[in-house]
Amino acid sequence: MEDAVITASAQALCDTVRWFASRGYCPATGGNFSMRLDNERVLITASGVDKTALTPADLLPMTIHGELLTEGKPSAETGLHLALYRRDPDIGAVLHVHSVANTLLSRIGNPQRLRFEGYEMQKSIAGNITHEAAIDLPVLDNSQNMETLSAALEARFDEAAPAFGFLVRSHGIYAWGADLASARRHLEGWEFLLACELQRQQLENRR
Ligand SMILES: CSCCC(=O)C(=O)COP(=O)(O)O
Ligand SMILES: [Zn+2]
Repeated sequence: MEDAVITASAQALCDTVRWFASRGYCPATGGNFSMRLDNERVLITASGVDKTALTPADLLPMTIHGELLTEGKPSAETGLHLALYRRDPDIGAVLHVHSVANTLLSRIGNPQRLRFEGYEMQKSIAGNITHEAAIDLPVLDNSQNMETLSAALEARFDEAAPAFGFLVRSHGIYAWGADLASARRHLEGWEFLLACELQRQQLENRR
């Protein structure tokens, strides 16, 4: 792939990361982001960097098999990103953020999945054409071991695929798409739906 294409990809990914970070989705350096360059290579955020000030220098090229192609320390959650790229060659970008809604809703009551029904914004998730349907967002237990998390994802990938994402309990959300724009749309859509559900539950419990 030409250097110019990699440069353009890195700039587009930086713009997306900063967009989410500027809206509070990456508190205290939380979150990580990647995009596919070709069949074998991705760009992924370095570990522990302030996402509001991300620059292309904070994006590290590596192979989907885990070989780092430059100096630097890739995200602590690299293993999960790479597992997704290996699992589905149609995945073009993977975005992970922390929000109050995704953190709390994945832990209250220890759910295995969250169900969304009746929301117009369900149509932001590809393949959904009406609010008169239900979409499930799987919840995986958190682990600091990326092999454990990747194995849990593999076991439930068929459930996560139509949602283009999943939650990690008490931690955050992963969302993906065929390209960066669709991954961003899915992540924005899920975060809107999660914020609605959290507020709905708060309002209903006050009555
Ligand atoms: C400070 S947030 C805890 C780590 C985390 O969950 C995350 O998303 C950021 O990790 P990274 O190594 O990608 O910076
Ligand atoms: Zn995280």
